[in-house]
Amino acid sequence: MWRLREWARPALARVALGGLAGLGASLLALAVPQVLRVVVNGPLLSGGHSGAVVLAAGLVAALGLLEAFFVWSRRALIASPGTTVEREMRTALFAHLLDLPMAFHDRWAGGQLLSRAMSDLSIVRRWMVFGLAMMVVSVATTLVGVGLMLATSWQLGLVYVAGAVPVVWLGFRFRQDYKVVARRARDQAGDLATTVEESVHGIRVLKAFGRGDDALEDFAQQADELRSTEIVKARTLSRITFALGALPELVLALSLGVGVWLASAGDLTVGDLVAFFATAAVVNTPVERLGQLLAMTMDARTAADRYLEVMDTVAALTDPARPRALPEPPAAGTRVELSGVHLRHAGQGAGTPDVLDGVDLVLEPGETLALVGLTGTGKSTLLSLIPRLLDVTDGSVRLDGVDVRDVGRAELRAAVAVAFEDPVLFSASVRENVLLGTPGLSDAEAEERARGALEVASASFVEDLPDGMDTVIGEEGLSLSGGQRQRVALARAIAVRPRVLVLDDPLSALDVATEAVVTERLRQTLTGTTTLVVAHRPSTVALADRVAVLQDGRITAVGRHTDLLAEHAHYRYVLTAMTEPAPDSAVGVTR
Ligand SMILES: Nc1ncnc2c1ncn2[C@@H]1O[C@H](COP(=O)(O)OP(=O)(O)OP(=O)(O)O)[C@@H](O)[C@H]1O
Repeated sequence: MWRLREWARPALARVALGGLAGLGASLLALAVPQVLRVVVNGPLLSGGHSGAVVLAAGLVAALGLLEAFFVWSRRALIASPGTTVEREMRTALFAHLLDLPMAFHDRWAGGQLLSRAMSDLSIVRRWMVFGLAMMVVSVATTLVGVGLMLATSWQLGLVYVAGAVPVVWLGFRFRQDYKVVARRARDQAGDLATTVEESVHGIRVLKAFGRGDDALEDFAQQADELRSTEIVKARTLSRITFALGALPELVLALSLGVGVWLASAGDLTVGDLVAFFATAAVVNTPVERLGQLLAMTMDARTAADRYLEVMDTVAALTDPARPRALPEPPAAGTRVELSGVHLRHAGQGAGTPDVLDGVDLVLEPGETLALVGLTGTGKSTLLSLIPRLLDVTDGSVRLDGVDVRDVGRAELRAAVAVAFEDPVLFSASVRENVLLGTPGLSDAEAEERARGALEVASASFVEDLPDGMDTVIGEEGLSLSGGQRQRVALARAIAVRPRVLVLDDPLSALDVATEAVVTERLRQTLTGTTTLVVAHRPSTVALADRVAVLQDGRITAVGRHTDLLAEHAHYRYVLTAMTEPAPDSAVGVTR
């Protein structure tokens, strides 16, 4: 938890001041018994000067008021920096999540990340605002109080200190038990969030297959497991709370016996006895609170562990130490060159060959190259290498002679735009979605850029939306059809005016006639843009100047569609395997 100081630094001064205020309040509470001691030993036992008693009562009241002021100051000082730290940590986590490679997001469930970003950080904040300061104050109050008790009567003090031995042992045991169950509870909460997230996301599938009841049953079972863990947690806490509540009382009872005996033997004044018990009453509160504070600290520690697990994941895909700039875009377009490219996914089974097993491919400046291959051969994987969503495990990908790993990611991704088959649109207006990759444009430029891109993508349906380009789409807005979403996503890639356009079968949801229109417009607009497009149906191949065949992790043929059709058996086989077969009609389309 010491590592949290990295984010807590701006708040440390106020947290420390708040802790001091808390400490001040506790010390004032401890001063009251000392006043009592003086009053009892002095005016009360010596026949009573009422003026002195009134003075002492006034002093106790003043101490009480001052204590209340310190308690208020503690809360006022710590509340706001706690939320600042929470915001800093949350923003740092989000920034890190955006930076982490795709392989990380393939491995981690959304709900686990969500619960870390939301509830884990709230737990850390609550600890920082309350738990940390109270822990320090409680320990300090106990130490000072026990010191005062020992000073008042060393014999009674020793009896009290002997009671600390089982408390320490219990605290240690509690820490061990609670740590395990606290972690289990947080992980189960993350799993539950994942189930909610996946079910809401896949609600159509669940409904279509009539699996709502099963989903509910699974959810209820998970919720029940979490509840059981929370109950174990509460039981563990209640055991120590009971012990920490009962033990000091037992010790006090014992001290009372010893105290009365000492007083009757004349070894202790009544004033000292009163002061001792009044101090013990003050000290008992932090001791009783210790269980809650330990639990809070363990919860915060678990939350911090879970947070740091993500923050400690190193983003393997980073910017080079000294990024190279891409050369000015040649008039004819950018040359893309993949040489000896190997790629192995982190999750791939041992003994399996690399998904890409020595790919050599050149996209000439300004050309459109279609990539075909049987399903699962690695076409999407190959595409991901150009904007560096993945890094090659061997070989290189070069744009105009510069290795993509030597270019800053921001520059690279401004040069390479991607449209995926499964387009993700954000809860924002059509305009904002289309302009996602083009920040910093003036209003007029942005308007022109968005309209132009939507036109090329044949997305005229946008004009008919209730608010045109300002219509909010995505999860919180209007639902678009699959083909409409694909066209908005395509417009988003076009709006970037990239040097290289990478299209992962982005027109698959369109009918052939609309695809032909979009294809034709792309052809006219994309002069000078080098394009790599994954084709899953013969009509998409029509977009291309040349076709490359990916087979067993390598490019086995590159050429014009008609030539390949005549010469390459595997190409013919791939075309026939496509959902809309008829290689003959594909010839027609290409012509
Ligand atoms: N993150 C990953 N971890 C492990 N294996 C992966 C990962 N991503 C993809 N693969 C595997 O790599 C292979 C190639 O996948 P890829 O998506 O590139 O194929 P594709 O040719 O685009 O398929 P399709 O035509 O069906 O879209 C597949 O066998 C897939 O299971």
